[in-house]
Amino acid sequence: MTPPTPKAFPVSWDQFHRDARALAWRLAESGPFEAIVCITRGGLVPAAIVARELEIRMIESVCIASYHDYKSQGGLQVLKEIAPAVKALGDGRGKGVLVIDDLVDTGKTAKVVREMLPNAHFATVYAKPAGRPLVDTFITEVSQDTWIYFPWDLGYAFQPPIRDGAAG
Ligand SMILES: O=P(O)(O)OC[C@H]1O[C@H](OP(=O)(O)OP(=O)(O)O)[C@H](O)[C@@H]1O
Ligand code: HPA
Ligand SMILES: [Mg+2]
Repeated sequence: MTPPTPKAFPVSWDQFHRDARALAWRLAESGPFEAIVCITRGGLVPAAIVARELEIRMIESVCIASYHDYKSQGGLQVLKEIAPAVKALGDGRGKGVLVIDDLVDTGKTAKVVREMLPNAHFATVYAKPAGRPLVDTFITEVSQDTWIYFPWDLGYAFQPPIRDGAAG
């Protein structure tokens, strides 16, 4: 994605908690799940909320970095693979495993993790159209030209009045 994206979708902690809880409600119908694999770092927060709601205590991470600079996607790097013990659960291809990330955008990250666990259930809180086919469950779709601002990346700041030409 080339900055700046025309549309901004800022998410507060409160809204994120509600959306992640809504995801847990939806996932409760698709389980049971033996383990969660969260895609760091963005997947850590929704994974904690979903794990609490579904009482899942086996939590693994797959560490992937792709957006090195603000809003620009570089080469995708797998920094840490899924532990063999978690990969071996179910049918050994992800059956009964829940993969969680904060969002799917182009779908590149999801594609790499799907190759690791093809039968896992893939869930994100937010989805953009290009990545949507790669997720089994999500809560809110935003357009491809929208940038989602997560609460852990935000701080309180003065907002110029809309009439002064503040960007939307
Ligand atoms: O669908 P894609 O186009 O692949 O983009 C989605 C991924 O990008 C972001 O992670 P990022 O690599 O920025 O790292 P982070 O989670 O550590 O912030 C986000 O958390 C997703 O994992
Ligand atoms: O819209 C986004 N917001 C935050 N991080 C992201 N990583 C890919 N797309 C996004
Ligand atoms: Mg991420």
